Amino acid sequence: MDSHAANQARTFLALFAELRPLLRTDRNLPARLQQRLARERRFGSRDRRLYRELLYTAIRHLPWIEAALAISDVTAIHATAWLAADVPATRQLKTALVPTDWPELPPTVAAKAAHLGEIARASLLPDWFHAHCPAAFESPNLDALHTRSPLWLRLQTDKPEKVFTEFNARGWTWRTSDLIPDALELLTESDVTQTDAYTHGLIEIQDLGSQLILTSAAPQPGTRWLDACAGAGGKTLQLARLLGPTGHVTAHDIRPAALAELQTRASRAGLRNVSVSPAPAGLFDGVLVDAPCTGSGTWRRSPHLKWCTTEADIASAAKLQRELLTRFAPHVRPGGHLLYATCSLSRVENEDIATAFHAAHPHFTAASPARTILPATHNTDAFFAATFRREL
Ligand SMILES: C[S@@+](CC[C@H](N)C(=O)[O-])C[C@H]1O[C@@H](n2cnc3c(N)ncnc32)[C@H](O)[C@@H]1O
Repeated sequence: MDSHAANQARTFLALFAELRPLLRTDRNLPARLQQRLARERRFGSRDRRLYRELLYTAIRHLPWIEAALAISDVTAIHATAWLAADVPATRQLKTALVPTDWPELPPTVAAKAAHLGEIARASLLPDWFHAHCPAAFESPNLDALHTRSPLWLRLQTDKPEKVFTEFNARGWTWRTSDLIPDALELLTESDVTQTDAYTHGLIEIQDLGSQLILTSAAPQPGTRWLDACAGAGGKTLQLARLLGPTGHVTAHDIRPAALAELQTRASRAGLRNVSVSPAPAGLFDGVLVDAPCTGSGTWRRSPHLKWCTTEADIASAAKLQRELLTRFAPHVRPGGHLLYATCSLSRVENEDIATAFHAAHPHFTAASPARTILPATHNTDAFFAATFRREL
C-alpha cells in the first residue's frame, strides 16, 4: 500500500469511528458531516469529496462495514474502497487499496454480497421495513438504493443553449431526459452552484423523480395553485413554470425560513407568479400537499435515514399526513385537483393515506391511478403521487 493511500485509509477510519455513535440516531448527519469535513483545514476540496464518498459508502453498507471492522481495519478498508463508486475523487484510492485479485464492482447487491462473503450476510435495509415496501428488498430496486445518486437539474429557462454552452465550456458531460425535456443529468461531478447558470436562476437542483411528480397532475397553464407544504420551493418553482405568467402559485409552509429561501430562489429565476402566505385562504384550481414524510425514497442519497427511521416515525408521519390532507383539501375548488405526494417508499405513508382520505372524503375521486416511482424505475429517488378531483 502506498503511504499516501495508507494515510487516507487511516483518516477515513478515524472519521468513521468519530461519527459511528451518531449513525443510527442523528437525522441531521449530512450537515454534521459537511461541517466536520469543512473544519479540517488540511483537506482540499478533492479530499473532502473523497472522504464524503467513503463515509457515505460505509453508511450505505453499514452492517457490512461494521462486520468487516470486527475482523480488522484492513478488511473494512478493502470492503469500503471496493464498494465506493468509481468517480474521480475515489479512483486513485481504489487502485491503491482494492486487492488486485478482487473483481470489478458488480451492479447488484447480491453479487457484491457473494464476493464479500461472511461480512455481507446482513440485510442492507432494516428488516422491519419489508412489510412497508417488499419491492425495495428485491433487485433492481435494492441495487438502485445502494448506488450513488445521480445529479439531476431542472432547466428553468426557454433558452437552455446558454446552460449547455457553459457546461460544454467547462468540459462537463450531461444529458437531457427522455421523460421531461427540462430535466438534465449532470454526469461530471461538480459544484453547479458555482456556475453562471445557477447564479442567474437558469437551473435548479431537483431530482428527476421529484420533477415527474408534478407531471402526474398535469397542471394547466393559467390556473391557480396552492403549494401547501412548499418548503424552500423545489416544486413551487417547477409549478410556477408550468402554470406560466397567467397562472399563480401561493406557497405555504410552517417554516418561515424555508419560505424566505423560496422567495430568493423565485426572484433568482425571475418568476413573478409566486407569492408566499402564512395563512392561505380561498379556493384554488389545484392544491399540492407534498407532505412531510420519513424520506425512505431518499435512502440512496441520505443512507443514514435507513438506520435512524423507526416504525413509530412512520406512524407519526402518517398521522400528520392525514391531518394535512384534511386541512388543505377544502381549498380545492369544485372540479379542481388535489395532489398528494411523498418521497416515502412506505405503503403506510402512501397508498394507506390515499385510501383513508378517499374513504373520509367521498366527494374527491381518484383523477388517475396513484403513481409510485421506485428507485430503479428511472434511476431516481422514490416518490408517490395520488391525484384526486373534487366533484362539481
Ligand atoms: C417534503 S417537504 C416539502 C418539499 C418541497 N415541496 C420541495 O419540493 O422542495 C415537506 C414540508 O412540509 C412542511 N410542513 C410540516 N408540517 C407542516 C404543516 N403543518 N403545514 C404546512 N407545512 C408543513 C415542512 O416544513 C417541509 O418543508
